Amino acid sequence: MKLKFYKYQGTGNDFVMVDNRSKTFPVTNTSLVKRLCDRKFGIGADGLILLEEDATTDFKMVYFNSDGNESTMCGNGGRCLVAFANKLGVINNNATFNAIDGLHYAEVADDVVSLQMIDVDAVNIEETHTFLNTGSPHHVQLVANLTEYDVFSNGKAIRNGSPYFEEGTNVNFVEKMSDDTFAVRTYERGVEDETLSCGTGVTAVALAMYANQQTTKNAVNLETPGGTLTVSFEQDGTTYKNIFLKGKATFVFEGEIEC
Ligand SMILES: N[C@@H](CCC[C@H](N)C(=O)O)C(=O)O
Repeated sequence: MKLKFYKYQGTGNDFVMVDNRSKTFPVTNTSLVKRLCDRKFGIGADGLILLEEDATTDFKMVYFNSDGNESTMCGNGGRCLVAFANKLGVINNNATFNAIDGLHYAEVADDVVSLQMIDVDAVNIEETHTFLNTGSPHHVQLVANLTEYDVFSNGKAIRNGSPYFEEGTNVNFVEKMSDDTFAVRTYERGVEDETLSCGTGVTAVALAMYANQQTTKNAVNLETPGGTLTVSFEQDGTTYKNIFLKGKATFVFEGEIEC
């Protein structure tokens, strides 16, 4: 069978997009998803995303990591999916959609997508790091000289170590650049490597830096190896609300692949 696909990237975090409103994609075929994401034997991507019909919103997002397994929320993937829905004519300039972590609202203007993330009510500050869930789990750790830092080895050790073990976490290493700007590099669970950017990751970094008094700003720039994202939010007691992740989401190419 031939599969029609679209390739998108959001600050270098890249995704295979499939319009699955017909419900024909074999969602339980882990090895197929893994092969489609393979950079040598397939299209090549950090993840694969299905756009499906939803009863109460414009569409539903189903996300798989490049290891072939369905996973938790992908912020950059969500932004790319909104751009894809716009290209397909499913939405105009704004959208609501359901994902594994609940309801999302988004706006598109040219190739910039602003995506509302879920509210966050638990930011766990530990001695060496901060842990929080922004739709996906994130360990956030400040380091010196981020450019030279061994993200792969240290990220892999933390991802599989105590207290995360099997379920794992994504791991973000951060360096403060100014009061409203942080550089971030992320080791992603399910990709099992550093990616060029992680949307739920930079969202976690913005909230963690605020909670740790590393910034007084509630609109923060996050510089990733793939480009700059902004995260804005409001604090309401111990809950962070109206969290928006904003940045470019770009169509790369489309095609058909035998599978
Ligand atoms: N790249 C994503 C995060 C994708 C999910 C993650 N790999 C996990 O399994 O937790 C993003 O932009 O948020």
